[in-house]
Amino acid sequence: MSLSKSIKTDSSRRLSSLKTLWPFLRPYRGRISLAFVLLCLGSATILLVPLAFRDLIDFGFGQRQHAGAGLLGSLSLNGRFAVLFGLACLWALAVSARYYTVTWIGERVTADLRTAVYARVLVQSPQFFETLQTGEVLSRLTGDTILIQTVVGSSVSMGLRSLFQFIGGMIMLAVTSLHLFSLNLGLMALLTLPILAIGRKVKKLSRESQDRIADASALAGEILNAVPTVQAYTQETRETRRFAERAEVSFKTAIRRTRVRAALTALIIMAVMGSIIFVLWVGANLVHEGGMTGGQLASFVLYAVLVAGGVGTMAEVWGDIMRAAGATGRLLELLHAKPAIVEANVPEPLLRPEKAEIRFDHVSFHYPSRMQTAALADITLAIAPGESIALVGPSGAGKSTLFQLLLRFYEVSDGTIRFNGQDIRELSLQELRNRIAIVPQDPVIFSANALENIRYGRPDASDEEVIAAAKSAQVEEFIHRLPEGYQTFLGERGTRLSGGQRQRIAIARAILKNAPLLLLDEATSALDAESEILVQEGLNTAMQGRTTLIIAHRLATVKKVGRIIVLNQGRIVETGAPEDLRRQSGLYARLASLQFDIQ
Ligand SMILES: Nc1ncnc2c1ncn2[C@@H]1O[C@H](COP(=O)(O)OP(=O)(O)OP(=O)(O)O)[C@@H](O)[C@H]1O
Repeated sequence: MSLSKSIKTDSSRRLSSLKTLWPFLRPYRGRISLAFVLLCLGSATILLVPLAFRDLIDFGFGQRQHAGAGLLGSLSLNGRFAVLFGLACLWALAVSARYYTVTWIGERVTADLRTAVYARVLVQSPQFFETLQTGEVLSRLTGDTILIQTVVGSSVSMGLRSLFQFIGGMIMLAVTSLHLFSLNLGLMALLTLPILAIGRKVKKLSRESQDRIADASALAGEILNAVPTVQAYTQETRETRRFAERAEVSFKTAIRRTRVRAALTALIIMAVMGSIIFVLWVGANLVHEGGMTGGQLASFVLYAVLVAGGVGTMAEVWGDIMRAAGATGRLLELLHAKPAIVEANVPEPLLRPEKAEIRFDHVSFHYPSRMQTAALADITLAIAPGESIALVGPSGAGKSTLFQLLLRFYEVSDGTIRFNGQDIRELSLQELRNRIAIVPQDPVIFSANALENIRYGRPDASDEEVIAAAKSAQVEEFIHRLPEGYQTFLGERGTRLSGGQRQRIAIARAILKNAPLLLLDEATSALDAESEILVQEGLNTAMQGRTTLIIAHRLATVKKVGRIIVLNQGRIVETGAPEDLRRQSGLYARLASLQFDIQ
């Protein structure tokens, strides 16, 4: 009892998530109504066909003395065939128009839904992607939306058509012969129970089989991304065996499902054919005794076939609808995900936007996934407009975290960060981030050509501006060696470039953005000594008149900055000019002597 109740609430809860699709359907109300009208027209036509057949048999080439009776009145044999053909044409037109309209709605709604979910995902902060893998987002955007498309773009209309066919067919069966109808109903009830039980088993096995296939694909996905490592460790045979094992399990599960399904098919065919033959047998006897006409029996059988077809389709559609309800639930989770960073209701405009003066006032921060340890603790730091400072310190000291907070990817746990004196929480995210250009540790290259990759820094920049930025970042040096110069396609994630070349593209992008605050996160770490000197020249030009924060492990690269901030375990431990810090016997002096004395 409680089990059936919980199943019911579960499915009704899942079904109710379908309601939330309505905002996406609403704009297309007109087309939905049109599809419904076409659906009714098609169903009505198909229900008329058995009647036309009845008349054809009874009055067309049956007893001629009855000519003038029946649905089609006094039509000649040819006339009756013409009407039948007309019905067929009407049906065909209604079906094709409905198919087009409904598929259109399905495709449209899916495209809208995908775009809405994508837009929502793009505004989420990095924290969101720590818990949800991008692969999962992609599968929701593709797999789940396809399920919804199937339901909106075909299943619902198929289901409704079958429902009409079922109800109309049942009524017509009862009208045609109450006696045969009751016999048929009893038989159907008797056979439905075992079929339902086996159907449930098939469903369970299907799900299991899907899961096993997903297991195998997950393994393949991981390994295909790591082919060079697999080959370097000569693990091809082992990996093939691991995949083969999973493929074998999925094969066995699929075969188990197929066996049950084969048995189910046999049972259904026997049940359907058995009842038709049984009804025909009883009906033939009735015709023989004069209880009904041959035409009536023929139309009865046709209606029975319509009803049976309707039931079959409805069962299938129900499965689709339940799956789509699950998919909608998962998509809505994404659609309603609240960004962890909330913008101010009425953001303040940034004062003096051409300058960048930064202040950290007692800033502390814990990553949400690691609340017990502070990534930054009580950071107080003032950076004047146009000043260049370097952040140094051991790995994990919190240097990159400082950049993340400046970009407001995360919210400070305590304290305030000010940009030109304004709390960054009072500014709009767009305004803030528009004023910051960053060269990250591991630069991202998009699958486009070199020109477009640099232009990402400022999409409205002219070709000349892009090329000027490229020159400053020493991109020119290697770009002319690429087969098509600036037009060379750089491959997905820039796989066709070396690490140093990728960094130079990212530097050019940041130079092009022309923002008052420049953040360099080990921007030249992947360059050889010669290129580094060249790029440094470009960066020096870019840093002119800009506030610049540089994270550097190689202290030689930041010898010329005005001030060095030494971080250790989330705290500022030393501050000062490089030469002053070397004279003190602190962390910087230790790091410097390790690096410089070795060189
Ligand atoms: N997303 C995250 N979730 C939880 N902890 C994090 C996250 N990112 C970084 N940390 C932790 O925060 C601390 C500071 O990391 P951060 O990346 O700022 O160090 P860093 O000084 O830039 O190091 P490196 O020089 O190696 O880049 C580290 O202990 C790190 O493990």
